[in-house]
Amino acid sequence: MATDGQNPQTDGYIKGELLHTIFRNEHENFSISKIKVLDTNEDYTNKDIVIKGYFSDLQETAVYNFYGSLERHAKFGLQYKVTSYQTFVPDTKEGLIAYLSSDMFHGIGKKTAEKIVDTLGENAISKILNDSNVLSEVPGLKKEKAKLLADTLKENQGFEHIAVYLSKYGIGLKMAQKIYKEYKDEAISVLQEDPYQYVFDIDGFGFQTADEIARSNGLSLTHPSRIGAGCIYVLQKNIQDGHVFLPIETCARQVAYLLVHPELKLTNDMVVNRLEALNKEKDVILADGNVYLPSLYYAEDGFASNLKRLISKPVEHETPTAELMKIIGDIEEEEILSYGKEQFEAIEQALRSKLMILTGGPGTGKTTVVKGILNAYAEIHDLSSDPGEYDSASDYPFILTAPTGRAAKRLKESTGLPAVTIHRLLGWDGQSGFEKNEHEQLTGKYLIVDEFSMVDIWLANSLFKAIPDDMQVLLVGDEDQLPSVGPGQVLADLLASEHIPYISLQDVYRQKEGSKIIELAHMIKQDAVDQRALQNDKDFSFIHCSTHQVIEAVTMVIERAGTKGVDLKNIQVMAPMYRSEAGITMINQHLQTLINPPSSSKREIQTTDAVFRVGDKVLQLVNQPEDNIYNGDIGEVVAIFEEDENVDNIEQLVVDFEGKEVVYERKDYVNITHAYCISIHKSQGSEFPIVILPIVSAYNRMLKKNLLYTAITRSKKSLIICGQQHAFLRGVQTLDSNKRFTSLKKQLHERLDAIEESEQPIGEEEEMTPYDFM
Ligand SMILES: Nc1ncnc2c1ncn2[C@@H]1O[C@H](COP(=O)(O)OP(=O)(O)OP(=O)(O)O)[C@@H](O)[C@H]1O
Repeated sequence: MATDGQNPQTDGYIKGELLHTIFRNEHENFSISKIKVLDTNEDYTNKDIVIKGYFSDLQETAVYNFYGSLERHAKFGLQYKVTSYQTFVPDTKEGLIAYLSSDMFHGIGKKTAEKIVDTLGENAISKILNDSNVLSEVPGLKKEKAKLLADTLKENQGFEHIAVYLSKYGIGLKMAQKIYKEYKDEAISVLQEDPYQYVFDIDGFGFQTADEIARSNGLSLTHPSRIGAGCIYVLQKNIQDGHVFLPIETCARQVAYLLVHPELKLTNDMVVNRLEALNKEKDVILADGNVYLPSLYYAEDGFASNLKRLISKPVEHETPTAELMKIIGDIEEEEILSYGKEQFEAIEQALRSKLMILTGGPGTGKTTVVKGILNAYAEIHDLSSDPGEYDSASDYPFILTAPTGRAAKRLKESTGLPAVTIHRLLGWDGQSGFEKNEHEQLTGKYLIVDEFSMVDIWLANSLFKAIPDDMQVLLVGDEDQLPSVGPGQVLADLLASEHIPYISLQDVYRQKEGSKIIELAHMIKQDAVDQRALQNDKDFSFIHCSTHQVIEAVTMVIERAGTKGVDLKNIQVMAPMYRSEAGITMINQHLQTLINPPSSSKREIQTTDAVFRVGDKVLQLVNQPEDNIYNGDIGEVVAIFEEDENVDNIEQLVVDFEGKEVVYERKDYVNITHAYCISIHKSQGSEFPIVILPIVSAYNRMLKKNLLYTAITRSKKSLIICGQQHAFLRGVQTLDSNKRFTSLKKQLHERLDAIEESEQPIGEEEEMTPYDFM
């Protein structure tokens, strides 16, 4: 219950009247407001102060007790960072009457307020909060008014009460919001009965916090919920390594390790028993000796089912071989090229298949084939591939999409056709769902998904749900690149299943134009790199340097490029890891000073670990589909506004992502970092004219074949490796031994084996292709 006293769990408080709210993010319940200081035990003497934190709803003119700490903002001086708060409820009769008859409670005038206080006494508020039926004792108070009063009180005080309670366990307001959203008034009783329930229900709630609360509540170390929460936590953690499931034994071992305690002897059997109980409750799914979180099990299951649904349907229009050959031949004439054998097969196969995969390293002609497929499809179906000839975008029969903004942009540039991100295509609703799904599917005839190796099982499932039965699909990717950041390895599993037709383009066309970069990429693929392969060429240099010379070497290359008139925007430095004296963080610091030094004419702001300055090159670290920017997008800081310079009255940093301006507030700064040097993982799906790639033994544990392959294939015109040849050669020979646990391949076999056996046409000439007749 709210009181006028200091929260015993925190050191400081400020009692204040809310003057006005400067900024509010409804989605996160984050706000910044100005208050009039009425009382405080903090070392603060001014009349008012800006407070910031996660509040459910603060009312102007209402009085609150804010608990938290003073924080000095670089530009705006002292602010109060609130960790919990409560509406100040007076405890004198007069104060209470004034409070209940205030604007906060509609329909309660002074007289009614007096009656309430006379009947229920000076602790009327806590009585109502405990049991709103007490209001029936108030003479003449109508039921509806009583209900409205009780509801308003609950709404205003429910969250605060819970937030104060949670703060004593170090749970901040942001997490408290999530908890309140899930349990409402039950939040405290859930925590008291079983804090581990939070691990199950609240995204991001750590096992250790639940464990500490449970210890202080005296819950036993072998409490079933403790082991259960341990299981959920372990499974959630493993998603970060890309696993879709864990073998039960592996999970049991990891859980036993997590729950280790001198007074506890936890056997694997105890964990397995618990997993079985969780399975009954559908909190986990046990299948074939493996354990899954339900969202992943159903994503794999849903994806496999939709894939089966799709490929079980026939292709709408089967074109006779001779006609198809003529159409492809005509396209060759138009494009003035002659498709290679594999390329020809790829076009033919793609037109005949409901779903096909096209893979191939750089310069093998994937884009050339995609264009061939689209043109041939248009010809067969008597359609135009020119979007300008359709009344609306939804009438256009071709859909081109990719998982990131940069990859979609590249696809658009290389094909000359509209292309969007998968999130945009499906209509991300800004929260957790897509507008396009099994109920409202995509419209169009032919779908091309580029950079499919980056698509995780969740996104693959969402995409395939939305594909209608009559659509044909081409998945394009490079199987030698890094797998998706999210769980699964969808492209690799589809290829390994051997159920989906695929063509892997091997012949390199761009190499014929004399590209050492492409030659090196293909040598990596074929495990054929040796020291000779690293000799300098016109588009490739290897600058020898040690770990502590990396920054000097990178700086030298950039300075030289600058003096030769190269636009520095065309250069991208990328490295495998953030830490180390040659890591991304250090390189960024040096390059910022080199490329965009401080100047009195450029505004800058200091964040916890960096300075952002107008002109800085920055990298987006998370997907922000609502702004149409994605993890890996690169932009430039174009403006910094101070609090009093914009209508929102808040400091803002504006980043231009190739023509799209996105405004960041201080709480969003964690979503960007400097991009003078970016991680190889973040470079996936992007290409740059010139890549500078430091590779030294200090990165050893990161240096794997697929990482280095991904890195070097990002460069279009020129690649400069700075470092140690032995580190590079060792890296390209090291396979990524971190096998991802996924069961998509098996799911596909279960569903598709039966279809294939029953549908194999008699006497099919497997080896024969139209190309053989040419
Ligand atoms: N059959 C062919 N005959 C002649 N040139 C070709 C042929 N196929 C592709 N090319 C040329 O090879 C180059 C690379 O082709 P394309 O861009 O289609 O490959 P890609 O696999 O998409 O490459 P990347 O993955 O590097 O973007 C282009 O200049 C293209 O015109």
